[in-house]
Amino acid sequence: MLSRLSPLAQRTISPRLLSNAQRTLVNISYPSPKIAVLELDRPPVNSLSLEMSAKIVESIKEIESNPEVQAMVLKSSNPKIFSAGLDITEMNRPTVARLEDFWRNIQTLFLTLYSTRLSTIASIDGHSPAGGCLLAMSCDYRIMSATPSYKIGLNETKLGIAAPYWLKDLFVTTIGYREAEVGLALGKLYSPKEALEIKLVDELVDSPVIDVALKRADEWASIPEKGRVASKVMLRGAMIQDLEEKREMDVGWFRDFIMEEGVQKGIEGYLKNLSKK
Ligand SMILES: CCCCCCCCCCCC/C=C/CC(=O)SCCNC(=O)CCNC(=O)[C@H](O)C(C)(C)COP(=O)(O)OP(=O)(O)OC[C@H]1O[C@@H](n2cnc3c(N)ncnc32)[C@H](O)[C@@H]1OP(=O)(O)O
Repeated sequence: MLSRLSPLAQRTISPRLLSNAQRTLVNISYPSPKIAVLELDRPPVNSLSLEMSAKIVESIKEIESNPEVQAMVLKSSNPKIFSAGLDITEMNRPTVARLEDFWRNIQTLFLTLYSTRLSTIASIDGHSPAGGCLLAMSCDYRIMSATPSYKIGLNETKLGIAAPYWLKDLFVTTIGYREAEVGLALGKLYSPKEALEIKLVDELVDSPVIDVALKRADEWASIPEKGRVASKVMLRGAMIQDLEEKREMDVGWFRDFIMEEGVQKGIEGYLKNLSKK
């Protein structure tokens, strides 16, 4: 524990050496009274473990609890990765209890971010595959760096798994049925330019993404809250209610799918290739 180190060591230890157990996982700041910035900070790739998802949810609730705050920018502390999506190690030979708990936390993360009264702006300055794309699509507005090497999309089929039905619905809602059908089947990761073309992101920028994200947050924060939130509920309410009603069924699908031996072998192989790179 960090608290067991001497005060000198605590002051001089490099943040890079902190283990994730010692990190806060997310950082919250308030550049102005109406705007919060929620920064994902789980090295090396901001993958979504059970604890990380729970922490993001807790942070959104903390931000929401201040009635003055109207908009939230979601960004990453990593200069080239927004989020690598679900922590794949959570799905690799898990216990059933942990796996089910992990999935309930992922559902809660989606439901909380997608339904928050806050206007949410994703500042995507880096790769954003799978669960990273889920985070971005759950926001109200997406701004991505134009850096051509970055990728965003739902690549689940490449791991031998499928996106859950509600993530498929979110994808269809965002980019339309046909594009989603092809993108999901091929596990397609889009360049920023392609992502803009299919409206997976709303804007590309060459300048620091966060500068533009803060400007957009200012614009969204200036809209009167009541009407803005009522519109959001009208557009998003049905999907939220649907998952609320099917949560335990979805946990069962996820558990049964992930625990299959063939799926486990696929996940194992994918993880080996990732760390061999
Ligand atoms: C009726 C029937 C219904 C059926 C229902 C089925 C329901 C099933 C539901 C299943 C749902 C599953 C949903 C999944 C969504 C996901 O999010 S899955 C995760 C997908 N993510 C990825 O594939 C990303 C993988 N990572 C990368 O591509 C790269 O890491 C990167 C481009 C993000 C960054 O590249 P780079 O900077 O070169 O870093 P690396 O060297 O690759 O990685 C550093 C380090 O991190 C580890 N790592 C990377 N990603 C993850 C991850 N997602 N989880 C855990 N760990 C990760 C990587 O292994 C490296 O580790 P080492 O340093 O080698 O130890």
